[in-house]
Amino acid sequence: MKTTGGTDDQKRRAAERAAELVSSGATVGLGTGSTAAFAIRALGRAVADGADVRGVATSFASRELAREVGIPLVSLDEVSTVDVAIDGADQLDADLNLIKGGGAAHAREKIVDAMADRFVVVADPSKVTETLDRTVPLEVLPDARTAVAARVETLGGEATLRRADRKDGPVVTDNGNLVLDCAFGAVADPASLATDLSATPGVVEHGLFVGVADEAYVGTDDGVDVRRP
Ligand SMILES: O=C[C@H](O)[C@H](O)[C@H](O)COP(=O)(O)O
Repeated sequence: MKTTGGTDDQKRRAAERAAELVSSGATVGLGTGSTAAFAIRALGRAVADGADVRGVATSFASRELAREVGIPLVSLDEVSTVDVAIDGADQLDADLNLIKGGGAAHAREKIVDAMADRFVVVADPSKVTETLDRTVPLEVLPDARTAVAARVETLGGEATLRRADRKDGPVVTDNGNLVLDCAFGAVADPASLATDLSATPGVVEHGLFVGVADEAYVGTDDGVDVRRP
């Protein structure tokens, strides 16, 4: 699993605090990544202690982990509401605009996170920034990658096809698509860029989450910093 600049203790603190928000009877969005994994493990322990929760996985990886720790699952197409979603981020700003998709899971994550009554981002301090400036992942239909890359260039960005680590060729998402990591430099207006990317034919989903998160739990060395937009 991809690792990041924060410590495991910081991630765990944030994720375990967020998992405490889940009450028995809840449907929970299970995010993807190393930070969300701590929340999934905490929920697994709650289930073992008798909590009645069901999870909606945002990726193959989160589904596998949920199965391993014993969280009953329901598939995304079976639910119309999610009570709480707990998910990580690659970067977040003070307004809780996010860049997600470091694990190429952002398309399903956005569906689950956006449908949640309460979406809590869990992160370590290395993810917090004044201005979003990491590459923005785009999940694209394979045949559209050249056209989308050209459109990204007209928007002032540079698109790079994400390559797989232990396979020749590109990363293929859980949905069978490709990922373009797009460098735009500092994103001065995330909402406007999000609108432009959403309007680009061939883009299945982009990794800018604007106005989706309700709260962020940022784990520190001795506690959890709770942030709201
Ligand atoms: O596609 C992956 C997700 O958006 C992750 O939630 C994001 O990359 C953060 O992952 P991590 O907690 O491992 O830094």
